Amino acid sequence: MPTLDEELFPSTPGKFKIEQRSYGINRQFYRFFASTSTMFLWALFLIALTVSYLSFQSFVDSGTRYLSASWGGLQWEKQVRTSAEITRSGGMSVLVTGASGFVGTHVSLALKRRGDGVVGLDNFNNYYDPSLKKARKALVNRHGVFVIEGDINDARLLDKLFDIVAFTHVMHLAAQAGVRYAMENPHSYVHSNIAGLVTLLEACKSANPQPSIVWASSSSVYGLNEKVPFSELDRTDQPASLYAATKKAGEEITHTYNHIYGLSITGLRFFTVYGPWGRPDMAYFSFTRNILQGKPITVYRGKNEVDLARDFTYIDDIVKGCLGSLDTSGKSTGSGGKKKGSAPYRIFNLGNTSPVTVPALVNILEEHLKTEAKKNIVDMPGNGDVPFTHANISSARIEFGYKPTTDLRTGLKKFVRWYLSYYGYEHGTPVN
Ligand SMILES: O=C(O)[C@H]1O[C@H](OP(=O)(O)OP(=O)(O)OC[C@H]2O[C@@H](n3ccc(=O)[nH]c3=O)[C@H](O)[C@@H]2O)[C@H](O)[C@@H](O)[C@H]1O
Repeated sequence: MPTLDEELFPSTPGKFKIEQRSYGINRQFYRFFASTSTMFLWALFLIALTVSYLSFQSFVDSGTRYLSASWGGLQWEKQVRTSAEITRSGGMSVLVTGASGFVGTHVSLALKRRGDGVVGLDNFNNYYDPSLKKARKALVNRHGVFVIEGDINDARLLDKLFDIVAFTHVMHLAAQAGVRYAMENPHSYVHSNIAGLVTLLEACKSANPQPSIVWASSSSVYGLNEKVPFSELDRTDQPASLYAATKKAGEEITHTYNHIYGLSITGLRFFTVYGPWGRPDMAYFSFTRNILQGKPITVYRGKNEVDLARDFTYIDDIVKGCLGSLDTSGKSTGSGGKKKGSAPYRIFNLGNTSPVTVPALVNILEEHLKTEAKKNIVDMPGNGDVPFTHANISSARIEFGYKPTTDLRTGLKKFVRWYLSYYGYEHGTPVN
């Protein structure tokens, strides 16, 4: 008597034939029946095999996802909750994306210091030295801010975070930064500044309660605008780089989420932010490194030999602008993905209002470092740079009292002091 397995999945057609013979069926009918049944059983066998393969694959997939995730578990959830705890009356709980970036680090520390709850999120990508990002993470961690290693494109992670904490605010600073790098790696800008932004907004729109969102746009949206100083009402439809185009797209995308879902949104156009714990890809940082190492620096020059200029803005002023924006952001009105009424949609320039030329920046660094730079002066390549930036900040001043107080000389002095200490220099010579 065959077992059920043997009946459904005969190991060889011969075996099947032998069993059929014992029933004494007509030979022709038997042949027809045998071949049809065999085909049927083989088909069954193949279907079963495919189904088991697919279930195994999905098991492996979910297993891999689970294993590779660096988040989850009771202990992890406890860390998230503790980090989000508010310790002042009327405080907020803020999810800070890009929390181990330059601005994210400073904003996280400032929020925590005044008693707000802060949970950080950062993907620690290698656009620039990830060890600097890890050092920033350790810094905020010492002050009670837990930074999760994860990407804003990870919708499951974002949903989980909103399940654990009813964030009142999101400070969205995660982005692919850098104007000129967009020619080298265009897709990283789409990944973070467009796709990641939409994934984050989707999570925010579905959260209950919906948080208010403040996020980093950029002075680069003014592109080829020639009207100075740049006002929020000026045209921003002539971006000069893909970076600028993705930030401009972010402004349009956030507007639709405000309009459809009642999310409160504030976009901040940062003007060339600099300071301690800054970004090594930026000019002031890489110039400092090269000057100290005796290497040449390349100084770009605009059309007709006109010097390039930037409205360099010190990090502490930017932090005040970020906190002021969070404090005045107003509430989102929707819940569970449904709009209940209109919510604020705002855009502000956060600049310094006094542009400085790039050669003047180099002179200040030379003075602070007591070393002369080896300068290569070259015409600005057509790689997305704009000739100058200059912010009109009256909207931010009126709305939340934004008033930058640090000039470039003072700010660079603080940056140089930090740089020498962080990289182990003493009087211009590395300690080790
Ligand atoms: O406000 C912004 O929204 C942006 O600010 C910053 O962009 P930029 O203003 O271009 O700053 P940065 O690279 O420091 O170049 C400064 C000046 O040095 C010149 N420059 C640069 C490099 C070099 O080797 N030589 C040189 O002359 C260069 O031509 C320029 O004139 C952020 O990087 C960007 O992420 C975004 O936040």
